[in-house]
Amino acid sequence: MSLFNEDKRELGKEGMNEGDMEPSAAAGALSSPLPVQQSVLQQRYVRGEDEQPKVAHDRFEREEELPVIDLAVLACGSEHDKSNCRLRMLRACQEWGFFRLVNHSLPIHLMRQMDAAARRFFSLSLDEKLENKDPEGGTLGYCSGAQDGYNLQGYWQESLQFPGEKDTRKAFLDRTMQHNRNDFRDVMEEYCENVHKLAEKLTEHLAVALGLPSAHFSKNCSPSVVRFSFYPPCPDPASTLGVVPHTDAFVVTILQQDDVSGLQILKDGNWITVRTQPDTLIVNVGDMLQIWSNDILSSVVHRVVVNSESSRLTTALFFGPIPKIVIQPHSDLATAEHPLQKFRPFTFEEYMGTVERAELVGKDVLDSFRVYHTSIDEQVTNLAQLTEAISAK
Ligand SMILES: O=C(O)CCC(=O)C(=O)O
Ligand SMILES: [Fe+2]
Repeated sequence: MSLFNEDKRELGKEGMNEGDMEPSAAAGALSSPLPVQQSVLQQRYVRGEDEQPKVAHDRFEREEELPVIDLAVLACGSEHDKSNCRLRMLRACQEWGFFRLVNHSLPIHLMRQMDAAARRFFSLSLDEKLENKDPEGGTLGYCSGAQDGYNLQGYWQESLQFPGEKDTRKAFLDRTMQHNRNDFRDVMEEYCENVHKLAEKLTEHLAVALGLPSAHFSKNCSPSVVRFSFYPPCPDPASTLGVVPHTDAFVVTILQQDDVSGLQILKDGNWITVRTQPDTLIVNVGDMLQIWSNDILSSVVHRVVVNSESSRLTTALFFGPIPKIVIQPHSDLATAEHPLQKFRPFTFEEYMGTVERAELVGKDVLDSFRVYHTSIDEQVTNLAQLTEAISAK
């Protein structure tokens, strides 16, 4: 176990060649990472004092563990077991915003193949990786925390992002990835199709658990983005982050981790490190599901810490609403104790625009869409209730 107050160590040659992220001396709009060894963390990666992680990637001090959901129970358990399992999933999404999925039906060989293809991509030379930048200047394709003007600038990570929608993804793959297109083509299609089905299933179970028609969420959703994140070994992990505290904007995220931990969830004010467990998946609630569920389910703040010994690779499929859909809480989920939450009407596309412009921090984006003011009528009602309560005393 490593605590963050140990001496910073020099990294050996191994694991620190192509993945290293030293910015080019002539930092321009596209200042690029260079494949050189970095033994001291560059200033651009150093987070502010209050953001620097105090809990190391392999510190699992608290007894609390992520709730586990067994999809086999939902596939072939008795009605009673299914209903209990759905309720456990619902509770996990309320209390943790996260759960671990076992027996998820995503073929293990596909998970391994996907991991291997991404690993080969990140081991390409920097020039080869940079050939896969988004032709339209967005965040698709290859990006790294060393690039200026990218909203993950200064994060200790590299990423490779593909559109979630099948035809757009195929077209993107054909325009980019000339070095290892075949590595990705078949396996990615099969992988995405399976994870898409899984995401649909999970949102259907959640809708039923909430008392809504099963297709209530899934009929308005599709895979939004597929993202591979690579976190190289870091000379000073206590001063930086792979991803700063944020929530995911979408409906659900399905994450595959390798055998190196780094994902941490903020629970009751403490950072809980998610253990790695082979062949399992991590699922979390996104902002859109929190809003749709009238704040019953919660998109919980999480971050990624890095370490000095090993690189880490994750694959995430973000399942989100169709871009033009107007997002509003479902009025059937309002009760006397839990009234309808107010958000100004917005489309998912508009929400994503705000996320992309903002530095990802906590729940600021979600809260910026809330309407806090009350109407005159509501104020009069509140005042009448207050007066009644006071005079009853
Ligand atoms: O790589 C991880 O463990 C999680 C990354 C993440 O939270 C994200 O990309 O939204
Ligand atoms: Fe995330």
